[in-house]
Amino acid sequence: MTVFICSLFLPKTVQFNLPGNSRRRHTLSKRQKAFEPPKPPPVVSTVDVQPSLFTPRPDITPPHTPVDEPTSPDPFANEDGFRIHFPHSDNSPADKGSKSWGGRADQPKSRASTPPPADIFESSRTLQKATEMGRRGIVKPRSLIRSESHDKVFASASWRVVNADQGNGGLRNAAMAAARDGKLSDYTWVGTLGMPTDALEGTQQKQDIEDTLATEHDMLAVFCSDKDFDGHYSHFCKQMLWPVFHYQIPDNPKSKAYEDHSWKYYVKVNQAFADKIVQNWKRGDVIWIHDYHLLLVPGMIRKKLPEAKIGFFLHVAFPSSEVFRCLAVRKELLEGMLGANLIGFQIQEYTRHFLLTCSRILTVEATPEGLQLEDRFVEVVHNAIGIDPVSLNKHREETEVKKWLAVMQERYQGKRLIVARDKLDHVRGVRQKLLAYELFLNKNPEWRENTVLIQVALSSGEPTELDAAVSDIVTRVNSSWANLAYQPVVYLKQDIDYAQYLALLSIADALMITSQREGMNLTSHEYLFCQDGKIFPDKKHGSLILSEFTGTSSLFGKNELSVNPWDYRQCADAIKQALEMSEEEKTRRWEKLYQCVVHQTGSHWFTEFLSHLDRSYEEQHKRDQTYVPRLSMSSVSAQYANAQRRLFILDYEGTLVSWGPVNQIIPVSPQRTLDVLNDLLLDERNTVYVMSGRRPEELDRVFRRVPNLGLIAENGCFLKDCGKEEWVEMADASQITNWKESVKPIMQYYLERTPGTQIEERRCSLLFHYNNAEDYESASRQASDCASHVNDACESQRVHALAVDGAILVEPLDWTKCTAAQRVFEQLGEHMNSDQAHEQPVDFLMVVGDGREDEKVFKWANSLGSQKQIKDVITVSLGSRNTEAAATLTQGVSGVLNCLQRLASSS
Ligand SMILES: O=P(O)(O)OC[C@H]1O[C@H](O[C@H]2O[C@H](CO)[C@@H](O)[C@H](O)[C@H]2O)[C@H](O)[C@@H](O)[C@@H]1O
Repeated sequence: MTVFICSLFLPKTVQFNLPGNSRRRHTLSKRQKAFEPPKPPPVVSTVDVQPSLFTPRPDITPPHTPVDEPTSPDPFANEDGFRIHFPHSDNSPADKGSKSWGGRADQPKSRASTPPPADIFESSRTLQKATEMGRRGIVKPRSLIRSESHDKVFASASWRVVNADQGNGGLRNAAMAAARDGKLSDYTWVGTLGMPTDALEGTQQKQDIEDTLATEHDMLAVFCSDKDFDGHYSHFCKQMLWPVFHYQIPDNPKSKAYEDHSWKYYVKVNQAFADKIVQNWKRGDVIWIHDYHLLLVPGMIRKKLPEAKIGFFLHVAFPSSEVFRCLAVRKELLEGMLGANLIGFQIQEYTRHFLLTCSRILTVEATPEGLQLEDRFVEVVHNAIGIDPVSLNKHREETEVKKWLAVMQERYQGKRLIVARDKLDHVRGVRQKLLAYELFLNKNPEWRENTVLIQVALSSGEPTELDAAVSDIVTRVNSSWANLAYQPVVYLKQDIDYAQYLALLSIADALMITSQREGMNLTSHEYLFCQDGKIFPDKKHGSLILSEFTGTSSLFGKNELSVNPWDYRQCADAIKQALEMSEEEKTRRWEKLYQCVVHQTGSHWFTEFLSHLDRSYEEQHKRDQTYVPRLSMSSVSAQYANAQRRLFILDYEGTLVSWGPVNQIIPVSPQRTLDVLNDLLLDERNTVYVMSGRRPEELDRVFRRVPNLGLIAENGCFLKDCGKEEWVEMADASQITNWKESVKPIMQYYLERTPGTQIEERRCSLLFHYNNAEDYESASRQASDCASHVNDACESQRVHALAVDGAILVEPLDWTKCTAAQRVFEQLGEHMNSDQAHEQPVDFLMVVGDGREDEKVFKWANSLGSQKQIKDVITVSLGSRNTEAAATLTQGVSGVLNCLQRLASSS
């Protein structure tokens, strides 16, 4: 059994040995090995230990990563000297420092030429000005003109597999930790190489790379064209999904964000992943798909492999439904995710948002455990990722870390250090942090000259206005308070290596995270771990200032200094509090935080999700694979013959008669149905109830020729007992009146905007019919919005809006067919006299139905059977859908009527 771990980027990529890069050591491709004499193994081989959220590079001395900088001019620079640069591709994970996709000198250049929205480029004047001021600015990416020399170089260059500097470090570490802990044995990564690959198309080189990754690294490389990847990642992911998932709806008037120009690339890349997995999947394998880049993959796989065990985990935040619904392709994205058996989020808030979003946008039934689809249940859980303390512990013992600790100790003698390392994009709130720090220094002169903020900012390719704004604040603070011996802000607009990072976390007095939104924040976990004083006893138990908008914050129980990053005053006060806090309080807070970090580890997260996936798959498949036998007429006839008090609860439409249009009153039932019911009722040992969503008066009309028939109307809100003239209203009338008052104006609003729709008022329910609308497509969208609106606005009133055929039905949650059936059963017990006290009120119960509403009745009836409250319980579902019923009938309405007729005739 293989676990496929699918994320956009593989943990490995390849690095080419190009002219001018001869100082690097290389692993030769298999083909090259055949022609060249063997060489000693490279000193710097693939680093197999993944120590932290980013990879240590033993061959690199801080602060730069020399392998990324060519020693000779870049042979593939465009004529004007610009290296191809993708402003919106992310350089690396927030917790790793890396070069952007298509931006490395030792990898092929992209041929993508899809133009990103105009507003992300600076005008040439702005660019010129930025250049004059020494800033780089954002340059329009230029696609590489097809060049044979470019292709040839890459087709023949030697290459080696190296750790990728893109991708989700937290996920990688968690997988490696789970494997190390013996909880994950056979696994295969599925992902892209994180570099343009058009130049390799059709070459043996590409095949060799693919083979090497597969055979030596258990990695399946997904290849897509540079154009598709660029459209997918730099555009749809980074300009649409990333901002929206972090509550930043693109609203620049010039933005093309709302046009779906990049959607097709998103679909293509997702399809390439799905195809790769489908090709390699074997029965019993597990597929685990990660993050917002691959939302469609579960649904795409499910189409091809209905039996597959598929998990999906979203690493980033999931926004409120009000934000998510702004996405034009909201339905497609949700439906894609729902291909999974289990969907995981970091924290409960995101789970709640997702459930509500699905219920509003897809009008599916949401329960606290997940989503009930027509044919499947999708479980939805929250389970926060964590770090790997074991490898972190190992790596912080390294000499390099100690060296950096010594350097910093000397450099910042007597200073209090507030540290941070963030991706420089709007979401991470670096600007807000600097403003808060400025305010802190302005308000607290006693802390000037002895407090330093060290901010490491990883380039993200975001608009330069942010770069400029941040640099301006840094300059302002430094020019206000710096002197020859003191600089209040140390701003590194570059990444630092792993040893420096660990030293920084260990020596800090406080870590300050001011993200405006963030799925988790594993930097804060690593910081807390490093603050145990083991490698730097002089400083320990430092404070954590953490934005309340990070997933991490909801785990930490306010033992951190929780801040709203938009409240500068509060953030400034938090800095002061962090620095002035007593040792006792710091220790008390740190101990609690530390416990969270070491208990909720990456390894634990990884294995917990996979075992949950096993459980939920088994649960779902027990039902699917439980063979629901066809109803055995001979055994049901024998049970019927032996019974003295029989109760029949029969669904009406779809069971006793074919479905009719819900917006039309059915004048009469087919004679055959009425005859069968009358025949059953001829035997006084039989009690028969028909249940329906129809109104009481409709059922009265339909069954006026079946005396002694019991009726359940409006899906359980009304009950009319056998032989009675009066209907009993089961539901609370005042509650119904109240919610109707809230729902009617909402329906009216949609009615006025959707020609051809109708509102039908039933006693306990309301329907919005759009079957006869002039424009059916647009009406069904309006209807779905109407349902969302109702579900949202009336959540507290115990009603829900459901999609039924051509209509939206709003009905109470507390009165159902099942509650009515229960009432019928209880009443029969109440009517037993004292002589019958030892007997069962019913010794034969038969429930027949065809819809979702009937499933609850099957379940209740089966439980009476298993508790031996009723001797013989027969539950029968029509068709081949998943069901709680113990038997099926496949010949539809006529099969049901035949069966009932045979029982009646056998009396
Ligand atoms: O920038 P991308 O390549 O699109 O990837 C998105 C981010 O993925 C990772 O962060 C996310 O997962 C982390 C671990 O679950 C979580 O802590 C974080 O909040 C999520 O955003 C990666 O660590 C980031 O660098 C990427 O930017």
